[in-house]
Amino acid sequence: MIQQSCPQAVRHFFKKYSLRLVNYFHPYIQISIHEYVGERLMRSEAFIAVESYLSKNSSKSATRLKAEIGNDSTNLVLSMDDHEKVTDEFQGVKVWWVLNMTGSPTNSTNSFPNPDRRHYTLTFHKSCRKLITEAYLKHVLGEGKEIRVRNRQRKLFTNGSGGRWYYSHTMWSHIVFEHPATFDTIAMEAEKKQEIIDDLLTFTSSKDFYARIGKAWKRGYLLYGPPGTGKSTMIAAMANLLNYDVYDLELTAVKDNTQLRTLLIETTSKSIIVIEDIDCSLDLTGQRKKKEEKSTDDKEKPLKESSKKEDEEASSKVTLSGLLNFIDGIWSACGGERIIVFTTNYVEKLDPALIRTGRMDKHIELSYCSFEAFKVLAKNYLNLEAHLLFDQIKELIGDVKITPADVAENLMPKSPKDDPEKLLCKLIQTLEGVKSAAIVRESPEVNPAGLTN
Ligand SMILES: Nc1ncnc2c1ncn2[C@@H]1O[C@H](COP(=O)(O)OP(=O)(O)OP(=O)(O)O)[C@@H](O)[C@H]1O
Ligand SMILES: [Mg+2]
Repeated sequence: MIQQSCPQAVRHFFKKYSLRLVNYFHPYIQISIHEYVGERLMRSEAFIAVESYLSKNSSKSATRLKAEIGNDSTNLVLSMDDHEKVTDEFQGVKVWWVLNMTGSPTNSTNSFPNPDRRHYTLTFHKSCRKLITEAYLKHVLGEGKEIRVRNRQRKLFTNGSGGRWYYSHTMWSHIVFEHPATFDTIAMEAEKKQEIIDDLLTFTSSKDFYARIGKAWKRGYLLYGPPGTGKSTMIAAMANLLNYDVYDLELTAVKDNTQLRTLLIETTSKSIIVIEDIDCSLDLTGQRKKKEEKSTDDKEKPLKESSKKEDEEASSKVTLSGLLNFIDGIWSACGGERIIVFTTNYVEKLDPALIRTGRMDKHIELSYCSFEAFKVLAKNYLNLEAHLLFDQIKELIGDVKITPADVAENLMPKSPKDDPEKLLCKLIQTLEGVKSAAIVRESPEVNPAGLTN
């Protein structure tokens, strides 16, 4: 035992002092930033920020560059290639960045990418230690994050694609988010629209405020209203306004509360997490979902019934308490600014705990088309701000329940002969049809019990 430990101690001694000797003659310090960190092998935020930061410099000084498609799909963003070296200068001090590769691109035991293979090495002189480790690195991270937001293509993530996460090290899969909806195209009363825009913009600029009051920097919106009133469209408009990614969370595809938490941790800052039709996704008493309880007009019912057997085997074990934890549990504060949006057609079915202020901070009702909302659609679809037929439409639209989706459909040209006047007449016809149908339904002769639909 003693015999064995002796050479080891000698080796240790030599290693220690030879390192000190090298350090003495090599007056440079190196810092490594690895691409993948953590158990779930997520890409390191620091690596991504450095990558973006260096993309600015490397296009000028590096000789081997990599090109990736930029945010509007028309430009290429350049960054340094593997093993390339880039020089940077900060307050008159020179530093060197190298992108290194360690190991082979793929793991030898399987065909998945070897996650630990790339890292940046920053080299600088010992005498500038304080400046580089404090001010320079802060500057690199800050500027890198900004460049990334400017250049990135926004993404639409989903968790509904089955076992793909196994290959990609993440439970989300994504495509490029390219929805054209904006607040200008949303048909809604101008005042209400402005209130929502102000609310969103105030949220994004309130980092310090949230920090001061000790609250996680996130905000919940509940969008409710009948089908076709613009709930999904508004989510796209929100994402476009704020330049955020969208995570479309399919709750029924989440196995249990633990998986839900993993999904949450894997979302990035500046994102909107969406749970559509929340009343259909979860049994709101906190139990597992019971399909028999759904009403006959439930739009999801046929689908659920057809896959009932399958569902019973693989149904989600996410509970109400798991979801509440997802929204405002201790984990929800990880990762910076986030918006959570729920949509529902039946707000009255939701558990009050789920939508109380603090979880769903702002409740937005999207309702049937008003005259003011119609005017937005007329401007967008027909480029009309006024017309003789508007008065007639104003009178009719106040009396009927028609969704903006139905109004929009009427204003959509279907042939080259469909001029604005013709389309307005068609809309008037539809409105009259809806009005007389409602009168028939409500008339006591047809409906003697006075039942309403
Ligand atoms: N308020 C609106 N402003 C502009 N367009 C609208 C509006 N509401 C609906 N639309 C149009 O109708 C279509 C359907 O709207 P959307 O999918 O946003 O409705 P929804 O409220 O999400 O419905 P559901 O409850 O069935 O999911 C959209 O493609 C959009 O063009
Ligand atoms: Mg929708």
